[in-house]
Amino acid sequence: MKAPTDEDRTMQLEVLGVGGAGCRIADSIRAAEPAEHSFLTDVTVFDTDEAALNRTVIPESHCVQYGLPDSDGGLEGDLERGLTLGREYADELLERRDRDHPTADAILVAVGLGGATGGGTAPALVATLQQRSDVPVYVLATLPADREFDATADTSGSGPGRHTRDPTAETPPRPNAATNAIATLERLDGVASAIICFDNEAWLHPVESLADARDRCNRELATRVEAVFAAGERSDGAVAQTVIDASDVRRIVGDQSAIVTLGYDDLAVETGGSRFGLGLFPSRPDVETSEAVSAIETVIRKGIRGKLTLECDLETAARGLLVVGGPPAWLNRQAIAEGRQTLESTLDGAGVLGGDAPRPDGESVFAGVVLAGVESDRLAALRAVAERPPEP
Ligand SMILES: Nc1nc2c(ncn2[C@@H]2O[C@H](COP(=O)(O)OP(=O)(O)OP(=O)(O)O)[C@@H](O)[C@H]2O)c(=O)[nH]1
Repeated sequence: MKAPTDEDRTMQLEVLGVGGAGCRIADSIRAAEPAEHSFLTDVTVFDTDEAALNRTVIPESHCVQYGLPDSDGGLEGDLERGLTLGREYADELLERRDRDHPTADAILVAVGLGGATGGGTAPALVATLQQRSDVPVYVLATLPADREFDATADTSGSGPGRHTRDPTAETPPRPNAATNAIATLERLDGVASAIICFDNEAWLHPVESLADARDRCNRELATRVEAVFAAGERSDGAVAQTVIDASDVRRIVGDQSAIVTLGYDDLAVETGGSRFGLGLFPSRPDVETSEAVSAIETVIRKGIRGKLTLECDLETAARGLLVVGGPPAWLNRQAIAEGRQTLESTLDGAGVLGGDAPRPDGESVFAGVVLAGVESDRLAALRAVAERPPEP
């Protein structure tokens, strides 16, 4: 991460991770930051579980253990305890951040909903951040998978069920995960500027434990965060035709606790440049227009229509953002403008912004999509589980 210069208008994001999932996701976002341009001012992680903190590659100076003395193991799903700790420690945790970095344009708090440490601490942490800073505070939240809390889940992997119960001891079942997740979402409503959701249920393969899937899921999530939040004008000579800056992201993602889902697709393209950075071969200047148009159309279509971090009815989205990036020679302006119109018509006329993100060193064309203010059946299903009366 480098300090932004005056010419560098890439949006700058501070990431805070809280609880086991939040820390691992923050770790993945940090790992996904491209060496050639920075978009993170700082990354700090907070957990009651010291052993979990030590398993991240975040420098020790940015890992903060709190709440339980010498704790290995966390709060094991006791949300009331997590909420109490959150209220007690929110101020202190924010004080313990390293302040020796430029002010960010937005703060992203990563958390896994379903547990107690992250889900308990996040509401107080986000509320305190909102009081102390002028920038939006977005929450990046995972939703629990059915196999974590659903005792009737098919455990064989061969039955008609869509899922299997998590078979590993490392991620034991969390019977109250849905209840905890909905309780935390309700507390974040009206507090977080927006809540970007990642539904673990949709991203786990049928016969796969969360422990096996989580690194892959976290990488997928980090790629999408980078595509959207690292757009903007760059200081290395790559100037976007249409710059997406922090206020554009703010306009779309919003400040009313909107539920947000992210789409993404990429396609490897030939660049002709030296892979070893020796600059011996110039970047391929002669990309066929039809090839560039086809690559851009493909990633935009799949970015909109492919798998989202939270499945939803696209027409319910109140706002949308499209970022198309890649090597400059591949960024066909007309195809990008048409993609923006496609997103607009898909969202039934909702407000849409679009821009490009030139990546001179990139080896693929990509589309990052933000859909904000969506309604999702998955959230309704989790709410129904949370409201179900307890079994006698
Ligand atoms: N995508 C993703 N989801 C995770 C990961 N780890 C845990 N989860 C999800 O996040 C939820 C909360 O788990 P943790 O973050 O470990 O829990 P915690 O906040 O530390 O709380 P306690 O363990 O109860 O103290 C789980 O129910 C899972 O659904 C991860 O690395 N990636």
